[in-house]
Amino acid sequence: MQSKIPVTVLSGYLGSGKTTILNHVLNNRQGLKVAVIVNDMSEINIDANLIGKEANLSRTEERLVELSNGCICCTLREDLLKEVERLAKENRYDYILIESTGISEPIPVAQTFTYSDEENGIDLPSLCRLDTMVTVVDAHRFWHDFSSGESLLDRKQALGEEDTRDVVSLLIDQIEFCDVLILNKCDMISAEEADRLEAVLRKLQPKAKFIRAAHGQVDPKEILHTERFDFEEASQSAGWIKELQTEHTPETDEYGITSFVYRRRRPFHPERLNDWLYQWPEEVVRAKGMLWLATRNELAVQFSQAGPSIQMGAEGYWIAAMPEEEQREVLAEYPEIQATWDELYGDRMTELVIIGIDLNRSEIEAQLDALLLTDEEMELDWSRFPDPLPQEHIVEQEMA
Ligand SMILES: Nc1nc2c(ncn2[C@@H]2O[C@H](COP(=O)(O)OP(=O)(O)OP(=O)(O)O)[C@@H](O)[C@H]2O)c(=O)[nH]1
Repeated sequence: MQSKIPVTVLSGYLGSGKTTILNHVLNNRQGLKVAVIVNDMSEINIDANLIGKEANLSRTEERLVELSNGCICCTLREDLLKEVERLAKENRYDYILIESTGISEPIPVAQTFTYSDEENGIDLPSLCRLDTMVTVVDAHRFWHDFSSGESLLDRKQALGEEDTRDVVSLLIDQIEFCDVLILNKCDMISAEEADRLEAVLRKLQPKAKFIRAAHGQVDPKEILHTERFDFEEASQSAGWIKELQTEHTPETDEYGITSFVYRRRRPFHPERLNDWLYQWPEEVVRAKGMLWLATRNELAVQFSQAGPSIQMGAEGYWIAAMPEEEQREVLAEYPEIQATWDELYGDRMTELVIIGIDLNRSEIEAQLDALLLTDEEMELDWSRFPDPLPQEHIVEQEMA
């Protein structure tokens, strides 16, 4: 039986240089029989001469899929599944290289290769092996896109009216889930700017291998047969997760990039929190975690900020809000939760990772502390506090 065919996926925002890199890699593939799948609705500009007999070029279409939690997610699942299955079964190729569209999120793509699809009866994990997830970042445009505050709809790049994703959230999703990060177009910025950008991105993505490139010139060895991909590891690779999991060590970063975890066992006053979000400190690049809101004492609120974009949504019920029997079951299954269980409030707490440049930690902590309920407010009926924060489960909120 033939061994599983390795797959590399290239992600990266529109125009970051994916096609240029793909062409370069195909040009230098040294006899490797590569099947290329371009998941793109735009014109294909892969060099036709590079395809020839030894390779194959297929196209799949981007799809919008509504997930059960109401989140609109952009995925290439179904088409991709069928195409990869077909190519793998042909037994003619040594490698599959996929260029996903600039607006696709990498996690659903990686899931396509990690789990068999019962609905379609396709078992990709038995046919191929996801070798490397590559994210290409346009080093020249990064800060512009990061701070633009624009959505894909604003840029007419969305998949439909329901696709309300922000450009910056997409960039961050792509950066936080990859094995190799290519900082492309380094010819357009100074070495110092590249050093600083790389330092920030390394904080957001500490696990990936970083490669700097100009004109898409990347050694094929860096993205083919690296064997770097592991779904569990990639899911835990984001800088904010690492910060939560590890003991904090003081930074000695020459660019002033630091991070800390804000942990409190006292709920936020929703109105004060809402007001503060409009004065979000500019030096915070990324914040992510869970909030405890006084008016939503049952639900853990997920919080995610990147640049000017802030998103909040219900993560799920606090274990302490579940019926007693369910609580016992969950705690038996996850005994580690017991370790931080509070006698009065159970697992309720705020745990927020904050990553930024030249952060004034004590100042930010003092500002956040002032948003928590005071001793007097703790004694009142919390459900009666005004709560102007978005009520829907998943809300995207552009703050000023
Ligand atoms: N100066 C410079 N230009 C580059 C570099 N890489 C790509 N380009 C140019 O940037 C533009 C976009 O590059 P593509 O390779 O088409 O980018 P892409 O990510 O495939 O774009 P989409 O398919 O639209 O998502 C093209 O005009 C390239 O010639 C680079 O490293 N430096």
